[in-house]
Amino acid sequence: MRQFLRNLGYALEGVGYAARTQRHMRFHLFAAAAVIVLGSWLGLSPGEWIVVVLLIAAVLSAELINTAIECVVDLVSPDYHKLAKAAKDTAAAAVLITAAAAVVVGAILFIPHLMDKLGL
Ligand SMILES: Nc1ncnc2c1ncn2[C@@H]1O[C@H](COP(=O)(O)OP(=O)(O)OP(=O)(O)O)[C@@H](O)[C@H]1O
Repeated sequence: MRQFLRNLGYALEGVGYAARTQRHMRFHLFAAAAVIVLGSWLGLSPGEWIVVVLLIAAVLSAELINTAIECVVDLVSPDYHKLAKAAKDTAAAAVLITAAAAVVVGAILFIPHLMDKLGL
């Protein structure tokens, strides 16, 4: 149990590090909070909440892995190297693809609810 709590603490330190140092992570956290508030207001179904939670987890995880890769690249290759560039660019692409998918799926889920709510 103590080991589990220690590991949880390290994981939370990782989230804190990413939130402190990565502007994109702060944006993703803010967007996740906004989506949760909007979803509560719109009264999403349990199935829709499952999709929303999985998408939020996917985007935040992608950003955390991207941050980890940036840290390792900066540690081992502070000078320009084409492999360092490839590592950072592909990690950033993973975040981009995940976030783009979240926006598309979010629009498919939320737009009909919003139209209903606004009587359109
Ligand atoms: N050591 C390096 N060698 C080659 N290219 C690099 C290196 N470091 C960064 N780059 C290039 O610069 C881009 C931006 O890198 P940077 O480390 O500033 O990341 P970032 O995506 O802007 O994240 P952050 O917001 O944390 O600065 C990378 O995607 C990569 O193309």
